[in-house]
Amino acid sequence: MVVGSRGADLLVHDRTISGRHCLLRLTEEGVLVRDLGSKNGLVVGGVRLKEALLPPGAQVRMGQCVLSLELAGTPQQKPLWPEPHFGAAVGASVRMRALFAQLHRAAAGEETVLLLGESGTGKELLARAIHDVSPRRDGPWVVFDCSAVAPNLIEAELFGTVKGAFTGAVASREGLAGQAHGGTLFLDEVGELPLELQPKLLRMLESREVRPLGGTQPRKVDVRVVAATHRPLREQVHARTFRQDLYYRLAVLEAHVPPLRERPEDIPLLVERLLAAQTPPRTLADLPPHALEMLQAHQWPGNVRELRNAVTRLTLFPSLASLLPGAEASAAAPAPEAPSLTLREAREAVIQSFERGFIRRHLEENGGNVSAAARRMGISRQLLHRMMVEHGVRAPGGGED
Ligand SMILES: Nc1ncnc2c1ncn2[C@@H]1O[C@H](COP(=O)(O)OP(=O)(O)OP(=O)(O)O)[C@@H](O)[C@H]1O
Repeated sequence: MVVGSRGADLLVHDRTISGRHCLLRLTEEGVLVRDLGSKNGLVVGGVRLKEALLPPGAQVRMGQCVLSLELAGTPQQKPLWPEPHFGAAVGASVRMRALFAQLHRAAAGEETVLLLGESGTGKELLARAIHDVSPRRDGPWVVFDCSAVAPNLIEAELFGTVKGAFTGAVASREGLAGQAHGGTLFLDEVGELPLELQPKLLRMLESREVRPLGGTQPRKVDVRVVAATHRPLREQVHARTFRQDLYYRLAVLEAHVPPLRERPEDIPLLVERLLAAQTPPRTLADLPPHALEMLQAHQWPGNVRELRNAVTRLTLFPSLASLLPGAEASAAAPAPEAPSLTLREAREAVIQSFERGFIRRHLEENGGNVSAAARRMGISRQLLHRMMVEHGVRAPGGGED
């Protein structure tokens, strides 16, 4: 829930409260409160904080107002998934097992599922798991990443084209929605879908029909849609960059994938799984002493994807220093103590290390401005943002997102 003086879920009419002042989220450990870049900030116990986990009864000062947190209602019991895995996703924490149970229930139906969570938390993996246990599991699984295709090509990609729709359209082409007929269409980064295309997706969800580009006749499609985004979609609705009607159509079942820093107890199992997937497979015993503690202490802004990269680095450059932020420079080439690497592993290590250095240098040269750095690198801001998350690189000075 967003608290603020304009366009917020909880409106507080006070001139010391910013339009969108802070976010409150109920978690197992308490209420998470996060400053959304407000002018007067959040003060808890006399200390100004960006983010805090507060127990019931705690008080937060926002400008001249004091917010008291009290939990109401009777506690509800959430069913937990009996296993520490769901499809290819692993997780032993209560949060993940509650999520697995929720997604398993959702999989049985036909409703659209919206997965929300930071980049790298496993949204695509979970979407795939939904498909794999759903009655549509024998049908196609089709992925469309709304952030990876130029906005002017999305419509053709998704809904197809008819012959002669534009110069060069020499034959009709099936869109991804049509290819997913009988199965599941996963719309990744749905928050990036341009406003002008949103009514077309809404139409598809409501009427189960698509109209190919240049065509006049709608075609029936039988697809189940699972969508995901790392954007706070409700805030985009308030900011009018995402249509409210489409949001409600997508969020028939909404699930939050928690960031890895809120479930460090999942790390040992994840590391075990990531090590076992390497060639040759490795085990926790192959890690240097104390590596697991260090991995559990890290905040993981890039979530499981960043953890995966760190585990790869650790096995290629088996020194604890390779886990520390900024370790990439010393890992530019396979270290002498590295086990003998295959060409693929060595090449991957060098590319990863090069990418991290390249991104850092451009961000520094552009004073932490992500858009300017992306322009200089010749890539989209969204792609740079995703690469930063993947490599756990933050813009110096905070930068703009
Ligand atoms: N619970 C998990 N168990 C095992 N592997 C995981 C888990 N969560 C994420 N991963 C791995 O982490 C990587 C990132 O996951 P995924 O692509 O599903 O994240 P995402 O949330 O969809 O990211 P993005 O928002 O950037 O698209 C993948 O390699 C995936 O296999």
